[in-house]
Amino acid sequence: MTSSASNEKQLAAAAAVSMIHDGMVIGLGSGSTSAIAIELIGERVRSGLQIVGVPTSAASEQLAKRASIPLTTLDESPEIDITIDGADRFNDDLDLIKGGGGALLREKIVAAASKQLIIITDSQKRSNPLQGFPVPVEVVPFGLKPLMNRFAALQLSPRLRMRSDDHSKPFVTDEKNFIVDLQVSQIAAPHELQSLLTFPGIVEHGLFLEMASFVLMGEGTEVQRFDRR
Ligand SMILES: O=C[C@H](O)[C@H](O)[C@H](O)COP(=O)(O)O
Repeated sequence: MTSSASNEKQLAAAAAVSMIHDGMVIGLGSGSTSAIAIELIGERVRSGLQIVGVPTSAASEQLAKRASIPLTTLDESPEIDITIDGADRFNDDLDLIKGGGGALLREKIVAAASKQLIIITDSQKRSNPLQGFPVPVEVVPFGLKPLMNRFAALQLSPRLRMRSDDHSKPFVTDEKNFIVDLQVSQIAAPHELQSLLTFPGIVEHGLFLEMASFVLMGEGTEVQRFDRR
């Protein structure tokens, strides 16, 4: 990651974290941009901010605990005020590709339970049309082979995601599933692609359509806000 991308993530995260108030239930996203937000929320908590957080991954749960953020669960707090999360790509309709880190299932559950979903990114994530990043699909391991065949028949160029530390083993999600990355070069019609991803064995996919409330994108030394058109 370039230092400008990392500065842009910091700016976007800080802008989102400034929107949090006492008494809120906060969804804590996953990935490197969300990690910055979690750190900043932790600083505010240690200065007296009264909130509780719902982490979207085991990794974010660890970060939040280290940052002294009090945690809750969807069982205890089924309605979330604001979720702050990153994205791998977004377009100007605020369609998102998420799941580069494999956290898409819990992220989507938390996003759907949130009054507001604030997406924080650097300027490399904006893309019209959506392109430049595969669409992750979380699948039940039992159904992998027939699903791979179906995806291939639909020309979706599926690739089973492997662990980054051991390329001979599949990556396993927090919910013990596999991720298949669809190497689609360009997504001109995100809803059409979404409608194809309904086969048995698919648990969830990384297209987040009509979910984001707004995007805060760091660009240079500024933060740009994108609202849904
Ligand atoms: O599974 C990972 C999440 O969807 C992340 O929010 C997404 O991959 C963006 O991550 P980063 O902020 O590291 O670019």
